[in-house]
Amino acid sequence: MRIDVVSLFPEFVAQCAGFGVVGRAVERGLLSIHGTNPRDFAEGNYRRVDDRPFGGGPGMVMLVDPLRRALASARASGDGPARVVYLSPQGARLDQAGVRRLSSLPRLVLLCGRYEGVDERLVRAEVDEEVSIGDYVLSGGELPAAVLIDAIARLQSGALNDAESAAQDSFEDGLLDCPHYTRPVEHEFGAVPDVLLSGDHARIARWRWMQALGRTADRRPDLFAGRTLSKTDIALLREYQEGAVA
Ligand SMILES: Nc1nonc1C(=O)NCC1CCCCC1
Repeated sequence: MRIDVVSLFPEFVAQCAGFGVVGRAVERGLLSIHGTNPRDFAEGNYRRVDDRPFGGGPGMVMLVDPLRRALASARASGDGPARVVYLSPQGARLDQAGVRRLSSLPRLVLLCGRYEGVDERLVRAEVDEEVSIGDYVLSGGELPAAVLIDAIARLQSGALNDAESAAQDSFEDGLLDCPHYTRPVEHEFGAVPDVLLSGDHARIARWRWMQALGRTADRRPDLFAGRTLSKTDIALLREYQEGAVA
């Protein structure tokens, strides 16, 4: 998968490609990440990429044409069509299903805004979808782009080792993750649940699923919307809520 990032700070996003799962996906040729700077496509002595907003108000707005030319250059740098995603608080909220959908595409171009935003005419003419990573305002789209790249990289086949893919699975089913423990067994902060020391894999899997259901019910009941719980799920949830000791 090829991802082009259009950003005034392309080196920022490139840095994220150098570590961990993303870095490994790039090393393994599962993912390539390329930066394009709209300033390289700006005209005039000052190579302007922004200007004052019509209608007044604070801040600056990114100009259409440098972005348009940068997007055209990014598209032309790879093979085949590319979906253009603009990271902004006005976008559809990103979730794992959305990450799965975007990770299945051969190419993406991520548009990272700065200042007060991008001239709406560019958004309407060039952007296929706006995506938000959450209801808060950052200084630019680069961190959201890095978040999306990380989530996409994890879904590239071959990017994760067994342990990491297990962690991925725990979120893939749309529930919150179960709690995790490691050495020591006894600690002043508490002990490891006996079930995890039992060696009984079926019992451990049952406990972990119960914990995922229970924590989701406690912390993010909204994740159950549109989901039909099986009779087993309902029984496990009741067991969790009755404070069952594993
Ligand atoms: N939240 C977000 N989710 O995705 N992007 C977000 C963001 O806060 N982006 C910064 C803004 C800053 C002004 C220009 C447009 C991007």
